[in-house]
Amino acid sequence: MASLAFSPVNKAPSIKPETTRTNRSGFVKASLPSWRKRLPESHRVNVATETLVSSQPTTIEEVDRTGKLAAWTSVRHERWEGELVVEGQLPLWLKGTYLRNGPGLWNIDEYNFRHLFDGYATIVRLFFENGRLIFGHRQIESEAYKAAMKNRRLCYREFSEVPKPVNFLSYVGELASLFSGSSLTDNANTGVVKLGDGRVVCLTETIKGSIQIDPETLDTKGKFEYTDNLGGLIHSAHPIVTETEFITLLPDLVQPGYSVVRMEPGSNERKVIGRVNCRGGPAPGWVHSFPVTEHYVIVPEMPLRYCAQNLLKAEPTPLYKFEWHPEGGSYVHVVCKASGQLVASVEVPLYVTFHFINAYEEVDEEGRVIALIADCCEHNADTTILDKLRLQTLRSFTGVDILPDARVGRFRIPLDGSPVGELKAAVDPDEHGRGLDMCSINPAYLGKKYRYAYACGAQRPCNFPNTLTKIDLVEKKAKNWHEEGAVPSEPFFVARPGATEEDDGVVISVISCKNGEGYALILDASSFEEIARAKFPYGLPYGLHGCWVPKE
Ligand SMILES: CC(=O)/C=C/C=C(C)/C=C/C1=C(C)CCCC1(C)C
Ligand SMILES: CC(/C=C/C=O)=C\C=C\C=O
Ligand SMILES: [Fe+2]
Repeated sequence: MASLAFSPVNKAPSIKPETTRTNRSGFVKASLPSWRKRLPESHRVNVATETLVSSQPTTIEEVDRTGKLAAWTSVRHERWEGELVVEGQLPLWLKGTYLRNGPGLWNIDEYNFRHLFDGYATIVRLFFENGRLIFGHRQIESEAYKAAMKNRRLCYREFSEVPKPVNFLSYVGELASLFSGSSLTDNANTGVVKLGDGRVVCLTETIKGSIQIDPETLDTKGKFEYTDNLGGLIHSAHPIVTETEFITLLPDLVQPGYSVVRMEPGSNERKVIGRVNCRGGPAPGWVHSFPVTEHYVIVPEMPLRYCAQNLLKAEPTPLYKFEWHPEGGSYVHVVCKASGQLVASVEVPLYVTFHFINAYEEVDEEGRVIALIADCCEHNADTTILDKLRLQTLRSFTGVDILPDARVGRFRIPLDGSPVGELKAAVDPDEHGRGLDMCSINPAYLGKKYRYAYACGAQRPCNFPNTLTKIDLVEKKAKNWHEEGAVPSEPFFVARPGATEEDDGVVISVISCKNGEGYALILDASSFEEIARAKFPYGLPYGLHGCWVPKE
């Protein structure tokens, strides 16, 4: 690919003239929100052309000198918006907005966060229309972010970071607030979903960290409040969201188990579909994601379990808020969506996963459902992956291969009352370099028999997934995309309107480069070859999960 000249042209249809102004270099400056206007100048996060953080590299030369990848370096500015120069050709049918959320700010002044999951949420927007691409990013104005910016210190408990008590009284107060949930973060840095009614919500694992945003301006509209009385403090970071429903799991730390809940479009009220009691331990297994089939919700009970003692600790443990309990076993439970009944609960080999890929029903010749198949990015039951996501480890790649192996873990859950299920690799892991995470599928195949999964894989040696991989689960082969030194984020599949083939569409990924630069990459999903790329004004930090908001 030839190198690109970057030319910001601010023609973004989303930019409201009254809230933005353009400076000489074409960057869009935002007017300050009221909570920031109250801050002394020295306490404000700088916008657009000014640097956001002092302890991170801020120029490409500095990035080169320090050797820090854009992926693990805090976002350079609080916000930016403008049109990108596209190299290659964007399909004219590609009309809509790709939103991608992730933890983009990992420090408060000189204080550096430890873990990838700690960073304050940065939402990225790629708006495609008529072969053109408008790009923007912005910080989500959670209470945790605003308080940190105002007080210049950590004020809420993040994934691994805990605010330092200033004295004994505040320590006691801190413990009390942990139980009430008031000290937990609302930093919605994990994903973003478009509800069936069009509302766009950023999410994390704390329930209070559900924040509605405007998908055009990226404005934080406010808390997404659940109006039911279900209580609880945490939920799965990955609800299943379709045009007709929102299904999620609420882990119950008091009576170990999970509630399966459903919310309709237009409503803020979750209703309980069913409940599963844990079988293997004193606390529920971590449930970052879960899969569904057409008729069932699959509830994973991993041996990596929430741990009350670790929740109380000020310093992170190697497993953070969790504990590994292989002695209690690993389980997968199945709840019928229509009746809420538990229809299967099987013991399976030990497993560790963040992300389920998809699931479907296996039928016999008479069309009876005899088993469920559920696929996930499985880390060979090795919990060390969690600690490999420490920023220090990610930033200090020495050329030694340290990424633990992962595979497409395929569960087979029989529905005939058998007490055990199977877990095997669905594809030879060497096909994707024995690295695997951050997956997507064609959403039309959600819960149905499917053939293709897109994910990040590995080209070794590496310390983090560094390829994009398209896995053919029928042929048991993978096609891989790799560029030296690049860290690609979740490959996100967007179907061509009217497509009949499962892989007729594009795959979008945000790439963070070794030299501090970055670009949007668009692959043809069928050939898995590049069709376009568009360079950002500067590289972006690694992000997690996205969603597609089609333009009607
Ligand atoms: C970014 C990502 O994938 C996961 C983020 C998880 C978070 C922010 C979890 C936070 C938690 C607390 C602050 C305390 C309670 C436990 C737990 C849900 C892990
Ligand atoms: C980045 C990640 C999990 C993100 C959760 O949302 C996992 C990476 C695993 C590496 O193989
Ligand atoms: Fe995730």
